[in-house]
Amino acid sequence: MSMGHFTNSADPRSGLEVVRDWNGIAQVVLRSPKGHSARVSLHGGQVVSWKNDRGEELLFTSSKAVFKPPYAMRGGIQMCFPQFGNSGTLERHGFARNRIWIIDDEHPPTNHNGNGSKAFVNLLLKPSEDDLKCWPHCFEFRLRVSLSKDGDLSLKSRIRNVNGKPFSFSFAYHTYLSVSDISEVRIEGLETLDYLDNLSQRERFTEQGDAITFESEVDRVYVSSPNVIAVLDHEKKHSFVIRKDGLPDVVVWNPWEKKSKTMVDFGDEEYKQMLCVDAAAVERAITLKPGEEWTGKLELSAVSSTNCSDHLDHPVSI
Ligand SMILES: O=P(O)(O)OC[C@H]1O[C@@H](O)[C@H](O)[C@@H](O)[C@@H]1O
Repeated sequence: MSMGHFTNSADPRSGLEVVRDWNGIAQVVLRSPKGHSARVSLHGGQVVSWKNDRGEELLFTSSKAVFKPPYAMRGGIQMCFPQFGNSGTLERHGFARNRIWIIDDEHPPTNHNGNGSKAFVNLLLKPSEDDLKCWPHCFEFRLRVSLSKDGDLSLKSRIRNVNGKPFSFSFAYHTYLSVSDISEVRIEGLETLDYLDNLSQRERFTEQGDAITFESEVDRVYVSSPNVIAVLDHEKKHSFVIRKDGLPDVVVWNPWEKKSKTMVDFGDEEYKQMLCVDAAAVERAITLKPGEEWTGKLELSAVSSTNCSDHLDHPVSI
């Protein structure tokens, strides 16, 4: 699907490769020396693409995604802050994903310098006057998106309270993984955990199965989960290893057929090709006192399915 880029240039200040979408909004391109790439939009600080060294897209983007501010397009990795879902008074999943971020000049971005270091970009979001009217808390949200020389993608968020009073927020890296067929995919690392079921008024259940598999709509918050989980995809040659830090919960979502038909920005049958696995802090809000900073990190690797066990602290059955 075309993303409608119409220019491709180097940003004069940073030397970073920048493309512009249909709306003229900049997207920073990160590249590894081995041919992996990622693209980060200033709209929402959203990672809109992550490709392996064969040029295959690893994140899902709906064929009916709407690329029109102020709303986040359906796909990639969205930044949900300061609210996840409809749990508060703000717009769904908070406003950060719908705002224009800036490149953080204090911490200049770099691309690969040829000696194998990471390519990264630093973004910054501060509340506008309008944001302060609906959420009266001054913050600085710094996001570093990095691509390692082996193609691992990492997102590090630092949120600082620059307010005179404490504030609380929830958070998620709302991550649309591209999968071959949702019915053939399973998640390892969440078994035996408690989850809140968003499809049953957040009732609490305990996961019983050996691994999580999919045969109908799923919308769950797995609470206090381990920091490494794996999404195994039999048909694709790779699986995903998800590492998180500072984020206790994992949200798992697939709308399945009926729900996806009600979503205008979702293609027919496309629910089969996506799975959202979000590293999140949802069950309990994070509270920051004045001057305090919170850090939350997500790291994604696409690994050969047979090597998946090497990345977990327990063996996985392929
Ligand atoms: O349509 P949105 O606002 O992008 O949200 C998509 C989904 O995001 C998931 O993370 C939520 O758990 C679901 O409840 C929600 O439907």
